[in-house]
Formats: sequence, C-alpha cells, structure tokens
Amino acid sequence: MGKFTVLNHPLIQHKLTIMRDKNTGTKDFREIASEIAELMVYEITRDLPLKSVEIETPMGKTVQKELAGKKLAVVPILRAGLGMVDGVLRLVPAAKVGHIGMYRDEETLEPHEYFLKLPPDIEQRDVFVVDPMLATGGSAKMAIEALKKHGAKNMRLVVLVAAPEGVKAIEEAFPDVDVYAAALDDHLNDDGYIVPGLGDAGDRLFGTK
Ligand SMILES: O=P(O)(O)OC[C@H]1O[C@H](OP(=O)(O)OP(=O)(O)O)[C@H](O)[C@@H]1O
Ligand SMILES: O=c1cc[nH]c(=O)[nH]1
Ligand SMILES: [Mg+2]
Repeated sequence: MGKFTVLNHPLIQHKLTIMRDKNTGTKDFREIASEIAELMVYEITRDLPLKSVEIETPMGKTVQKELAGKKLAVVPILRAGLGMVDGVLRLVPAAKVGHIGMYRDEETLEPHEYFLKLPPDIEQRDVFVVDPMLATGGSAKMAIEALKKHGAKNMRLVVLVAAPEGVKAIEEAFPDVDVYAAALDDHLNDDGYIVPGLGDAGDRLFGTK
C-alpha cells in the first residue's frame, strides 16, 4: 500500500490558511502556493541518498557528502499544478519538468487528458507529480496511468489539499505511489469540490474567475 503523509509543519499550515481565505487575491495565492510546494519538497527529499566526496576547503582536504546523483523530474498536472513548479525548482534546480494537461468535466467530474510532454529519460527519474487539489482522484489517477504508460516508474504525488475520497482512489489504484498533502480535508460537496478546501485552485492561481 502506498504511504499517505500529511506534512503539517506549522509554516505550511499557516500559509495554507492564507490560501484558503477567500479574501486572498491572485498574487498572494500564487506566491504562497509556490512557497508551500518548496517547503513540502524540503520535507519529502529528506530520504535522498548521499555519497562521500573528497574536496578541499581553504584549510585542507576533507571528505564530505553530496547528493548521489539521483535524477528528479517534476510533472505538474495543468493548469493548477503549474503553481507548484517554481517552488520545487527552487530547491531542486536540476529537475526536468514534464507537463500533463487534464481538465475535469464540471458535470460528470470525469477527467480528460489534453496534453503530454515528458523528459525523454523519465523512466530513470524519481518523479514528483504535483497538483494543488486531490478531490475525487480522477485527474491524478489518469495522469499517473499516462506517466506509467510512458515509462515513469518511481512516482510520488504531491498535493496541497486532499479529500479522503481522492486519497483512497490513489491508494487503491497504485500501491507503489506515495501521496503527500499539506492537509487532509473533510469531504467533497455535491459539485465535487473539497470542503473546506480553497475553492477552484486553477481559477484562483490564474485569475480566471
Ligand atoms: O481529483 P479530481 O476530482 O479529478 O479533481 C482535481 C482536479 O481538478 C482541478 O483541475 P481542473 O479540472 O479544475 O483544471 P484546471 O487546473 O485547469 O483548473 C485540480 O487542479 C485537479 O487537477
Ligand atoms: O475543490 C476543488 C476540487 C477540484 N478542483 C479544485 O480546484 N478545487
Ligand atoms: Mg480548475
């Protein structure tokens, strides 16, 4: 079974509260989404392997640690996932970026894929799939299936707000995919929105409503 982890560092909780507030405007919403993504990646990358290297400081030779060259990729689920990419890249600037476009039909809540462009060596990379919202889980499930079809092997799903329904859907579909959230919310409403949630993440990020 994949692990589900809520990264509830006080800074993450504080920033998420600002995002949830309906009076927070696009500029702050976008900046804070990026900051939370950065903090989440800091926590998630604690297990990255290190190797010893010999270097020379101004005082002489020493053996120290550096990252063992594990390759990473970040794949935002468009559109809203784009709001988390900068934050990831601030900490992992060498990561390659893939894109997968998904929209959820407002009536049926069924996801539809409309774009896919991945780094050619995706199968060799640890992949962070990012999207602020995990609601029914339909979009993330379809995105992860598409990435698997294109060779991605080691994937983690990183979201800001998760609904229990979405977590269950990913756990059942992908025992090999760990899910990280900044918060686990209460439920989905009849329109498939997370409650209390933060509303429509894409629209709030890009000012489209
Ligand atoms: O778990 P689900 O029930 O599939 O819902 C979550 C999806 O819905 C939102 O995207 P949306 O379809 O609104 O597209 P957008 O990012 O372009 O706004 C969100 O960013 C997720 O991708
Ligand atoms: O609450 C939700 C659910 C899906 N997509 C969003 O942007 N928000
Ligand atoms: Mg949207």
